[in-house]
Amino acid sequence: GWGYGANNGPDKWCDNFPNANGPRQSPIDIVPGDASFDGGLKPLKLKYDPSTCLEILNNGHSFQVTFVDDTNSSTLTDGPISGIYRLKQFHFHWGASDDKGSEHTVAGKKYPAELHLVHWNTKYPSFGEAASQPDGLAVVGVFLKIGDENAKLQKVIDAFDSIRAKGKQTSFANFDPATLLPGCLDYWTYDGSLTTPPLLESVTWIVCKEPISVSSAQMAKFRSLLFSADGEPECCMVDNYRPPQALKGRAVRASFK
Ligand SMILES: NS(=O)(=O)c1cccc(NC(=O)NCCCCO)c1
Ligand SMILES: [Zn+2]
Repeated sequence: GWGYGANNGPDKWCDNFPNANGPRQSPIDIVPGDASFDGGLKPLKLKYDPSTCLEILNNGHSFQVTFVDDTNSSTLTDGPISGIYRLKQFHFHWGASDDKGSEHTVAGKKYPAELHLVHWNTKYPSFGEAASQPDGLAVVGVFLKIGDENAKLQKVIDAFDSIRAKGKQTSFANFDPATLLPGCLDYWTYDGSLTTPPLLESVTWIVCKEPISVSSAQMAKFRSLLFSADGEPECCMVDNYRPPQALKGRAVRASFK
């Protein structure tokens, strides 16, 4: 199956996933000077209920924290979107070293990691249905930069021993994903795609300008996770990011001046 190695990585995805060369692929390099301020963009409205937090799992590509999404308890509204989008999961992408790891870049700058909060449009019956629609998903991206230890993130990191290998999962309750958001919610937004196969072109991307902090020691813990399952040769989960894709004429709008 697809992955991030030399033989199954991003440069090979087009062999099985034709979307890879589509007109609205993600991630992209965000060039602040080329983004146009849009005064019509609303502030992001994120309403998260920690009691909807369900479990944390290693899916062999990243780890994700999944939420109960059968009610509008945890939602994203306003911002560049219309209607109500429900939180399904959040996950991260990171590098083998602190000089790379994010999927989006900012004028060529790579951050050590990037958080994705994945929401689906409730005009569709489920995440799966929404994921195949051009306005089906909205993903909030948050960059991580090396600095002080992030105490909120540590709660997620403390669960890593239980999900070290592919396919492992464990219950994870009462976590508030809002604690992972930066203080300022200024953002860039553009029409894009899933950054992993099947690379569906269904994502309204909302990338926060302000990063959150993570310590180098905490990043080292991310790199202790494995792409491999129990019983397989151990393969460290690192460099699970897709590089920036062609803009193909798309506009990137800024919610801030
Ligand atoms: N990385 S991302 O564009 O935020 C994103 C968000 C939601 C789903 C996905 N990708 C997938 O679900 N791919 C299907 C298989 C993934 C491993 O289970 C990527
Ligand atoms: Zn992602």
